[in-house]
Amino acid sequence: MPASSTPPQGDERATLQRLLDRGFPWMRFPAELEARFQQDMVAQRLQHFLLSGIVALLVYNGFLVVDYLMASDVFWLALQIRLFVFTPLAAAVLWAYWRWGPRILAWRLPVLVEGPVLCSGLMAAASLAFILSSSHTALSHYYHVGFIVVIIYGNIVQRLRFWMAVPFSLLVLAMHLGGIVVLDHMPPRLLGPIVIMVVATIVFTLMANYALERDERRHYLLTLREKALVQELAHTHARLMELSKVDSLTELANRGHFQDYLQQVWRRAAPDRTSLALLMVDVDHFKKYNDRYGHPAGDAALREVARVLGSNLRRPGDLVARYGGEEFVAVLPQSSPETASQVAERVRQAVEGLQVRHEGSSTARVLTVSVGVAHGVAGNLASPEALLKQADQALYQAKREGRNRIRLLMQP
Ligand SMILES: Nc1nc2c(ncn2[C@@H]2O[C@H](COP(=O)(O)OP(=O)(O)OP(=O)(O)O)[C@@H](O)[C@H]2O)c(=O)[nH]1
Repeated sequence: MPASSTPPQGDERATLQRLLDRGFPWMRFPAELEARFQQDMVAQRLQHFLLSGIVALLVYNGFLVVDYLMASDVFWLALQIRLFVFTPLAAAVLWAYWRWGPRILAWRLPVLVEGPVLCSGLMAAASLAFILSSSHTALSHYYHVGFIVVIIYGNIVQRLRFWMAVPFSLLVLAMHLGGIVVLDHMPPRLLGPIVIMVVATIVFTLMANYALERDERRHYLLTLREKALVQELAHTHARLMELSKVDSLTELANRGHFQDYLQQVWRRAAPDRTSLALLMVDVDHFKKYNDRYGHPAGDAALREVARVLGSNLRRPGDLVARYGGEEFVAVLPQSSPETASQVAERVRQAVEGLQVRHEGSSTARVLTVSVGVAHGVAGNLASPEALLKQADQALYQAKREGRNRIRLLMQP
């Protein structure tokens, strides 16, 4: 299947499975899928049409030998029809398709490929009917089996789509019968067997054509389903990767992801000795909050604090995470101590501004946070862990000095 086709989604996947389970006896998919199938196959069909067309043209002219042996009285007529009418026409069409194939494909109209196949088969049958109805040799009657070759060409070699192969076969049969009708001297004992042979060929080749197309369509469905499964797995994998980075309560990044990110920031900043800041944010007297208002209320309060942090640290490159329990952490790459302190103060005020009642707090009547700010230059400090330790010390200092405040510790 060509790479252009995009894997199916949702409902379409159910349609694929249904078609694979129940089949498609009428040799058609639902409209949208059918259009996509025809379009996806058009390049492959064009290539097949060109290769089979060249071989078929050689075989068609090879029948000059048969003309010579079985319809010798009209050999020159046959020669003219084959070499000067049919061949130049077919060769021109094949050349045009070979030359402008990509442009023809761009139109994405399957009829542009199926049409010439149908026409070439019908023209071959018409030329045969014409040659035979002009000949009066006794052997020309037997030559009517030549229609079998035309039917095989359309239904098996070119593998016309089934719903084109049926009218094609009927039209070739009509030409065959028409050719017989104009031959007033066809021996009756020959007529029946030849017609039966042609009809039997039509029936068998249509059965084979049906089976070939069914297998082609089934293969197409299986490929689409496989693509869909691969896409689904990739999507699930991406989703799991995302989830593995997120804290389920607050939907902020989790501690693991934060640590990976901090390492990355550090690696990028270290060669240029760029500065960065860390904020360590801890909810004040949170144990008492839980004790007084219950754990679910405590969870809701943590989500509110997380929201405040998320909305105050929006600069590209900033990352806020839940570090554990009621503790949050944020990294601010390329930040001065002043900026980091301003952000920390903004966060502190915003949490206080939420006015979440906290009767158990000895600091304020509402929920507050303490923030430790660490600032340093990547590369001067041994590791990002050293900066984290510094932020933790700053937080400890803020707590010790009465909570609901920020403290900054700079790299010595
Ligand atoms: N509701 C809720 N509580 C949590 C969660 N994680 C940790 N806690 C609680 O947070 C509280 C933290 O208590 P402490 O470490 O003593 O700190 P604190 O009471 O905030 O006191 P200070 O930090 O000194 O102001 C503990 O009671 C934990 O049970 C959580 O996910 N949800």
